[in-house]
Amino acid sequence: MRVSVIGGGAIGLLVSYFINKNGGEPVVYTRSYEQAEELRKFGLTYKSVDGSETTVMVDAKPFAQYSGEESWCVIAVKQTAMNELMGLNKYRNVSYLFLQNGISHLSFLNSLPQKQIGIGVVEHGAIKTGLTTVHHLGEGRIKLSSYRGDYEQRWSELLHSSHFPISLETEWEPMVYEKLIMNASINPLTALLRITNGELLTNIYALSMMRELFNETISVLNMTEQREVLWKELLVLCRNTSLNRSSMLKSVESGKQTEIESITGEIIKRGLQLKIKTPYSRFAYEAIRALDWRG
Ligand SMILES: NC(=O)C1=CN([C@@H]2O[C@H](COP(=O)(O)OP(=O)(O)OC[C@H]3O[C@@H](n4cnc5c(N)ncnc54)[C@H](OP(=O)(O)O)[C@@H]3O)[C@@H](O)[C@H]2O)C=CC1
Ligand SMILES: CC(C)(CO)C(=O)C(=O)O
Repeated sequence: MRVSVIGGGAIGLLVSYFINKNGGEPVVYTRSYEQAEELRKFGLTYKSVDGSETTVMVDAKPFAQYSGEESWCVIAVKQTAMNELMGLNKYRNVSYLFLQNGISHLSFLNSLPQKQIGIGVVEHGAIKTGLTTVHHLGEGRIKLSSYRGDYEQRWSELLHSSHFPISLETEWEPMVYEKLIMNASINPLTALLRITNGELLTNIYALSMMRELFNETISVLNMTEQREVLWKELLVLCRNTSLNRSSMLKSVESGKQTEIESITGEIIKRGLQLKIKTPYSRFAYEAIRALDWRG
């Protein structure tokens, strides 16, 4: 079955590789004509965590040619590119699956007319190296749920394999907000201090700042009752992805716009609405915006 993947970045290429491994036919929609041409010509190269490389042939087209042909479509662009996808509302019969960090895309999902919309959170680490290669840096899982409709099982069949597990969640909200807590605590700090996720645990000053960001985030999300459980989960995530450079750190290093607005920006907005002070989040937000502006 042909499955489209919009966005030929780290996650888009990773997902495309595993769709291919599962017997599906990914069609990667890229921003540039050049990337689509290279993918068609040379195939997609997957570098595993242990460094071994496999190349598979994939179809690829520039997003300008996207016409909703495939009934299943994974959206793997960053939050910062979401406004370029407004035209998806025309393709009413396509089942879309969104895989972004942060929560700014939720209002877009709500505005879409499709009956089947999936939402997922990615716990893998991956980086695109060159136009056609993805390096799988940390094996995790994708948690997946239905935002609307009930196609989550079908998505799992299309994507799941032993090195790419899909875990189905009955409710999307706790899944998305728990991931938001993790990203709001980890991403800005790793990007500002230029450290790996693991170093957040070994550097006592970084760990103490992460605790402050975490406390502010759970307060504005009204999740303080789960403080101990979520804090433990955060520490486990840092440990499991200890060698990862977070997606925000990678954006800062490559001079790309970060997703700070969709992560910490959303926490600050809610804090203002609820009159909860968020000084650490505000500092992290402004410092990352300063780097975004410079990039
Ligand atoms: N990488 C990781 O380890 C993790 C990523 N995530 C999340 O996954 C999401 C995707 O991240 P990631 O893959 O790392 O990001 P990347 O920047 O690597 O990939 C995004 C891709 O989308 C492409 N793109 C942007 N606009 C369009 C468009 N209009 N049409 C087609 N393609 C477009 C970009 O193209 P171009 O480069 O040419 O502009 C880029 O290749 C993010 O929300 C991120 O937070 C979550 C957990 C881990
Ligand atoms: C899970 C984590 C923190 C992995 O680095 C991530 O989501 C990211 O880098 O954006």
